[in-house]
Amino acid sequence: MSFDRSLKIAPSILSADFANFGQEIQAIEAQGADWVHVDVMDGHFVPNLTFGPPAVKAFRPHVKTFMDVHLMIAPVDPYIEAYAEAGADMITAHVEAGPHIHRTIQAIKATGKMAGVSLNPGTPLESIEHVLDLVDMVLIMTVNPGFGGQKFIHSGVEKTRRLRQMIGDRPIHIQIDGGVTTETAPLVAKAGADVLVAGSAVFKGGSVDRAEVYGKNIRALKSAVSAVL
Ligand SMILES: O=C(CO)[C@@H](O)[C@H](O)COP(=O)(O)O
Repeated sequence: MSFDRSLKIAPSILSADFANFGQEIQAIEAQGADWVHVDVMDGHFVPNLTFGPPAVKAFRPHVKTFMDVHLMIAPVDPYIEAYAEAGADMITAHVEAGPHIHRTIQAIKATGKMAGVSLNPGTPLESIEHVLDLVDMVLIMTVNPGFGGQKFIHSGVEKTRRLRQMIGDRPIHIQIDGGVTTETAPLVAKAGADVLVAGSAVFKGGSVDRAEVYGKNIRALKSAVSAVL
């Protein structure tokens, strides 16, 4: 399969209706979501708790596109197989989550899944220089991880630009996560990102006619980006 460099919107289901995940996933996919982003938090690496492998397994049958599982947990290695078996298409681990990111990426690859590496806002790009050839995606956090609805940290734009240069022609996705809105999405897309995670910006305003509102929100993000590319 050829590498897809086009813009992809990956709604974070952390902002979805927790009583209706199946319907929420079906709604965002029907309304133009390209990937489904699942935020896994452990109450240790980040100050919040979310989805264990059984929850991810329950999401799986509803996801028809691509399920991208972002592990904000430490230690991470003991849980990789469980999230792979639960049905993740890509597993992303944080470079800050342990001393052996190279081993962690090898462990993800050994499951047959795609591998991503993530950096918190305060972590320099140099920390992933020597694993770039092993990964399918780099996730640049533009908020401190743990919660949806936070304000975008603007240093992520220059970081994205520099990462795009570091990557060159290699088939590696650049994903941005945190505070993505119609104002910030064009900045990171122009800097070289191709996968934008959006929680609040997709799920906001969806109490009545939820699916329609999600569709409007996804289209607004896509058109904000296409206006600058
Ligand atoms: O990983 C995280 C937070 O740690 C994100 O995926 C957020 O869930 C994105 O939410 P918004 O900033 O788009 O509301």
